[in-house]
Amino acid sequence: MEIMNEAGAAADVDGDVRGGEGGGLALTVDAGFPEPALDGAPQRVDVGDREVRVLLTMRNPRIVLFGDFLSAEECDALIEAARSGLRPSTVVDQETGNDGVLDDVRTSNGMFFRRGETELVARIETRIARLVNWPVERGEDMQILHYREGGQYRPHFDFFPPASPGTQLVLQRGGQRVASVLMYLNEPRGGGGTSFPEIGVTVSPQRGNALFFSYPDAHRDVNTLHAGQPVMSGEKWLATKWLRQGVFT
Ligand SMILES: O=C(O)CCC(=O)C(=O)O
Ligand SMILES: [Fe+2]
Repeated sequence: MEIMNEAGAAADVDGDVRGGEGGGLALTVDAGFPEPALDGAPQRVDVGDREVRVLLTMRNPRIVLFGDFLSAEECDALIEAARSGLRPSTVVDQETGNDGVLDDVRTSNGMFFRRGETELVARIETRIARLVNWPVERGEDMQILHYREGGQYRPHFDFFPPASPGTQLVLQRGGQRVASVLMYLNEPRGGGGTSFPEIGVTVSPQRGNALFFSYPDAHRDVNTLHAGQPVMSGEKWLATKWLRQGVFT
């Protein structure tokens, strides 16, 4: 993949965690961050197998909404492939860094596809890599979420809280998260938008659209606080791809 090699070569330092002085851990921080190529304010971005539409861009925080990112068939196929693997969603414990912790901050069912697990997952991962110029290897496994009526994901940040003791552990698998790509796989009849309460923005969950937002400086960022608003009617299916500073292992 040309673009991935380019991005990988441009960023020759991976976000690996090394033992630092005093037994602490120092993170090698990559200078670059994921960003779509939107110079010239194009209406569409060619991602190789598809033309993705640019629906909205925001500078700070960096948010870009894309249309036609997934076809209806791809959305349906992802949902069907995920259905049998769904389990109650968990969060990362900020004290210990353990994932798999149940919490009512997230009332949804979810599952993960390993990177490249199916041809479809691999195709979508490649598309994301081209769209936001970030190598596939720096993406986490793909999460599929299913919210029933009333289901929600309360306001949170996607990056790991810099000061929390548990963060050191999760950083060992590719460094800090630097961006998120949320893909809407269906349309709830009501509710279920993705809101950014600090900036008063809500994104309507429309099938096939993809919401990109980045947070290159987790220490300062407050504006990417976001939530999956309660589904008021119907159900909601979402695929999430979190991107790391370095190679996710
Ligand atoms: O359901 C949503 O719209 C938000 C999901 C989310 O924040 C996440 O998966 O990190
Ligand atoms: Fe999130």
